[in-house]
Amino acid sequence: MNVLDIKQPSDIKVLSIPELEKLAKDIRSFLVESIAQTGGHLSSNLGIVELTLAMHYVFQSPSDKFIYDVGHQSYIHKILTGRAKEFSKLRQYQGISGFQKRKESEHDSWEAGHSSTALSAALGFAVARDLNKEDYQVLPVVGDGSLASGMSFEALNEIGSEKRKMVIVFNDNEMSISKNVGAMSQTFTKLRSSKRYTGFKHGLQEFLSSNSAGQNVLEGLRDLKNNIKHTVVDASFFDDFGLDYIGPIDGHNLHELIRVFEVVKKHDGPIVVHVITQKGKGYLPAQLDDTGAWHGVGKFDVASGKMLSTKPIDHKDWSSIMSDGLLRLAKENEDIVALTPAMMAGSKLQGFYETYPERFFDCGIAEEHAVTFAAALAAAGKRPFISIYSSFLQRAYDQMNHDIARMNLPVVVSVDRAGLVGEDGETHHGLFDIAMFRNVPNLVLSQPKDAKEAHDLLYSAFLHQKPWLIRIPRGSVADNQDPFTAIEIGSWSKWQASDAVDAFILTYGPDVDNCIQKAKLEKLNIAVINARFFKPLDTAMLQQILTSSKPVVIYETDMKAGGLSSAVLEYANDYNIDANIVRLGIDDHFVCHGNTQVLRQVEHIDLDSCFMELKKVLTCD
Ligand SMILES: Cc1ncc(C[n+]2csc(CCOP(=O)(O)OP(=O)(O)O)c2C)c(N)n1
Ligand SMILES: CC(=O)[C@@H](O)[C@H](O)COP(=O)(O)O
Ligand SMILES: [Mg+2]
Repeated sequence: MNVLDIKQPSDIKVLSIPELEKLAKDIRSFLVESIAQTGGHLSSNLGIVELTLAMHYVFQSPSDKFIYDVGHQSYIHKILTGRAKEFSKLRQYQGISGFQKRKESEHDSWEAGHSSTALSAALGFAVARDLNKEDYQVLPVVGDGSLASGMSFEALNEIGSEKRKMVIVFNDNEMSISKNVGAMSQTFTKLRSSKRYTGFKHGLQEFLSSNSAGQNVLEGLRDLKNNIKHTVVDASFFDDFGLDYIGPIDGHNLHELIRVFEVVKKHDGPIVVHVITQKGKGYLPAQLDDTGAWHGVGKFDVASGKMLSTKPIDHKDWSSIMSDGLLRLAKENEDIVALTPAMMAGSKLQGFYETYPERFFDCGIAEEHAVTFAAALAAAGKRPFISIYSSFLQRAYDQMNHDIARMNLPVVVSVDRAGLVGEDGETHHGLFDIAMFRNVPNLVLSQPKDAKEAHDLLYSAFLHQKPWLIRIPRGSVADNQDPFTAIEIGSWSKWQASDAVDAFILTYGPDVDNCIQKAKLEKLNIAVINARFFKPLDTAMLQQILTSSKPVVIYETDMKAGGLSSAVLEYANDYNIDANIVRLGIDDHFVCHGNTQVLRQVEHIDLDSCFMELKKVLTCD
């Protein structure tokens, strides 16, 4: 069967095991070839080809609900539900999403992007099913990284007492993005090395062959389980939650997977199927990687396994700029410690970990815990630096407010992937943090325009005893290794074409220099203000600008509501200033996936849109 010909899951139900095995191989080749052209989440998908095939072989989508945690590993589900032809536009504007999407297919009953929501969602579907007196299976697929996160535990706690029918597929590949961490990962290792299923498997075989007399499969299964219980592992972690458990099962053995799913599908109550898979399976560079480099990739050359970087030669990722600066500071200040909630690779903190392993903490997918942990480190006299992606920081709003800001603790937060992130789309754009934190007392909220300013803000943050957030976008910037210079809290900077300009652009981040360049190129008599602090504002400069009687274009690429322009309007209102203000920013909707430049155009927040608005106000003046 050709991968591109699959229209619906029933197409594969007629295949024999050897045919399914051949299809698994073809799907892997398809994934590698296709993701090499578009970029995407490669390793996690290569790891669950057989698992997804077996699930769709046994269960009935869309009536049975396939719920992928995070959703980055749902590509095979997409292929088996008729979307293979759309992979050439995977994650591109108006193409299919890299996650499950309800609008995309009736087979996507749930969507995510952030981790550890699948078990709560599964309980919601299971309870609604029972209340509606319906009969379908609920199938959350949760990885070992996501299972060790707080939300998953909260859900397990309730699932164990509600006892609703569901098959929890625990996809254990010993990896989060990079190597999985924490005590839970050790518990999983213990389970993985147990012989529970091997013992169970022999019993199962006998049981199934002697079951023609019509003995209830599930009762038999339970007896069998009770018989082997406690034989190898004292008590599985899942038993303690009141959940039935089968495993560990070889996640690349289709025959075994199908047999187990056939048995558990009518099981009454929640049962965990523990499946061992290998991340990156079938494509050697990904299979051998334990750093996370092949978890999410851009375009690459299949034959050599070389990533095709579009970064200019003198550029570095913003995350690397921050971690370089941190390393320079940490050398002089032994109190500096670094934290990440499971994003060591993305936050470029490997160097810090290798240099100061005892001062580095990978907290796992646990943003809430990581922020409070950092707060207490600061309360005890350390100088924590924590890097969190803007959209994942949404998880830790309360801890930022209640633990860090309220106690005014000196934690430096690198708010990574701030602004539009591109292909990951809705769930990952970092568009809300300015609005989220602008109204929280004690916080300093800043964003550098370039690498030099990133280092200087970082240096300044460690000079003060205050909680200080530094936003940095996805992507790269020209490197800079100049000595540090302190920046005064709340100070903006200004470039002006002349002493008497005709208008102002108020902006932040890399758009500051983009605007200056364009103004120079077009010989416009304007000033560009680098509003590098959202909180506190440079009220002296703002007062001057707003009372100059010249138009002010506020150009931001985050949510308009609650952002910089909101702050300026509040100031103008409070001080009774009647200024000519034009605002660019994202209106009240979620932004879809696609290339960042394309999204900027679609949202009318690209540089040309900014200058079009500017020229309109200049000609009106
Ligand atoms: C709240 C949140 N924090 C961090 C991430 C980033 N993230 C995406 S996938 C992933 C690893 C998940 O590991 P696991 O569940 O084991 O899945 P695998 O990729 O190994 O299949 C992480 C940390 C996220 N999506 N959501
Ligand atoms: C699925 C997920 O949440 C991560 O894999 C994310 O896609 C990483 O983003 P970056 O590529 O920006 O590190
Ligand atoms: Mg994993």
